Amino acid sequence: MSDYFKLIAFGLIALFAAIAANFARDLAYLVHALLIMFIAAGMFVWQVRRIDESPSAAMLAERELAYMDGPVRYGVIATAFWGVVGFLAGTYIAAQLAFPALNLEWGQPFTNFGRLRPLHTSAVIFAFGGNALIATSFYVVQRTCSARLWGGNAAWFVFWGYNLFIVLAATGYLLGATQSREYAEPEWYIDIWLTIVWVVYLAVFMGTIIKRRERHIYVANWFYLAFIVTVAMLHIVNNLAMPVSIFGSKSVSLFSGVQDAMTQWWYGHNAVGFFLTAGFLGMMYYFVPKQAGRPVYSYKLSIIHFWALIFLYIWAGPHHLHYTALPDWAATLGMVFSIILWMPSWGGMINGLMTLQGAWDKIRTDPIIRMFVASLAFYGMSTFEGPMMSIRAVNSLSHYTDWTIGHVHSGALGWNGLITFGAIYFLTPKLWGRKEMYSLSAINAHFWLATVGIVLYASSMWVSGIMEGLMWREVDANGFLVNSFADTVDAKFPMYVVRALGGVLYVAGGVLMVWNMWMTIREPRTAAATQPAE
Ligand code: HEM
Ligand code: HEM
Ligand SMILES: [Cu+2]
Repeated sequence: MSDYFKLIAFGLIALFAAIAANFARDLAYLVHALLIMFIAAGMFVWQVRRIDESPSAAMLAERELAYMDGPVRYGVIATAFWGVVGFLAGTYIAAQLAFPALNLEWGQPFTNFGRLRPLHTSAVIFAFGGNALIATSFYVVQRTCSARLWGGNAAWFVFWGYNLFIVLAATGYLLGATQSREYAEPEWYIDIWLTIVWVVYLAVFMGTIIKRRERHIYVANWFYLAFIVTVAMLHIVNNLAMPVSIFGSKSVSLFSGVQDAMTQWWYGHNAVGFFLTAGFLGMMYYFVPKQAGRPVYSYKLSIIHFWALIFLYIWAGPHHLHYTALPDWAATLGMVFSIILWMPSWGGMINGLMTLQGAWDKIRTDPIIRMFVASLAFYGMSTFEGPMMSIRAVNSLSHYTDWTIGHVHSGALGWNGLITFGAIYFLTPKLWGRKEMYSLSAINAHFWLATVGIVLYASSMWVSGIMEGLMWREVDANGFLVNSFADTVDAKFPMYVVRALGGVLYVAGGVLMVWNMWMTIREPRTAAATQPAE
């Protein structure tokens, strides 16, 4: 019965997409309508071929006993794939800033910095980070709840639906469709699609927790759940908009002026807080103790810093709007909450690091542990730097400069990147029934390539950021500005080259990881390690 329902749905979607393509008012909309039409038509054919082939009740009952790792395996591969794509895009735009000729005259408008930059940010945050979070959350929630993912094939829908969202977003940017809200650039129909996917994600995750066979809900799941619920709220409110036409990609935000700016940075800051922090802390709370073979240092600390973190993050957004039309009291509020935020952030770092108590020697012998430790160190560093930058006086120097870019990437490359690489190296052998990764020395080399890459990136941006901040404010005895804007751009050239070099090292590490994964998965199954038991 449900097979026929699906057939009707795919047929209708293909039909409506064809109509939408016919009336399309702009290129991005047209390409997306055709893409959806072909995908729905393909799904229709696929569904016709397997109609009435539903598995028997006995097969279903047997399946219910095992963990569902298919979407996790696909998710791990997607993470690595999008990671390399996003790092390449980052390295390319870094090179563009040093050598503007790389905007490529013949490739306009598709290859300019303005279109490739959101491609980079979305590829690394949502495609690389998002796939990592979805895959690890599905893995972790099953193990810590002793239950199979809830909702049958819904987890597959989440994986494919989310990756379709990414393809729509990325192609949209290249074709010029954007609503110009940072980290929320996709236009209205893509936002609606993501909302549907995200609600199903929440249902799968919650459903699994509800049917759990462990009494306690392990702390990693708290963080994942906070991430899923809060991102749903942020996404919906920040994207409230009215399409200009149902057959076009353009939409107009429901907010305007300073309210619009505040909504955007309430979203933007909490994308950092809940996507890049809470979700990744969920990862930390499972994989660090597992790899170290030690229990979490303090369960009490994890509960205290969880509630403090989610309560404080939500208020800190105004630190992105110092010295703007935003009322002073609101900016002060954001600043105060940002400074207090330092404590629960370091609570998480300390809990992660101290989990290694009694196993510190592993830093020397186990490159995966080393990645986790370095990741936590960068987390600690960027969450010290952030509160400092939120202080008005500091922000008056750092704002608009490369200092912000350096801060972003010590968090992104150091914390998010390294912890994800560690999790991938942990999961790959387990998911494909291998004893361990193909090459341990390749993991070691990856660690050093990534770490040196980050150091080059962050230090060059500190130098260039503070330099340009100081140059902008330099005045002569008569109170006239000493430097023109072009002078500062010129002075930053060497630092931009160093940053791009850091990017090259970081990408090289990513490629090495993909090779290592490939060799591990390809390797014939060893007798000792059969199906992943745990
Ligand atoms: C090979 C590694 C990478 C390189 C070379 C790189 C390079 C860049 C460059 C050149 C920009 C534009 C800066 C500007 O407008 O002045 C940028 C922006 C950004 N990147 Fe990356 N990136 C890399 C990896 C990552 C990763 C892994 C993440 C996140 C997980 C990330 C997140 C961001 C964000 C959020 C921005 C916007 C920053 C802002 O507007 O303040 N990047 N990146
Ligand atoms: C206690 C924690 C943190 C605080 C209080 C904080 C504070 C800040 C401040 C004050 C800015 C500069 C705003 C401006 O001048 O425009 C900023 C920018 C940024 N931070 Fe943080 N930060 C924290 C942690 C992190 C972490 C861990 C990450 C990444 C994983 C991160 C990612 C970003 C990004 C992407 C931006 C740039 C936003 C943009 O302008 O596009 N932050 N943060
Ligand atoms: Cu912020």
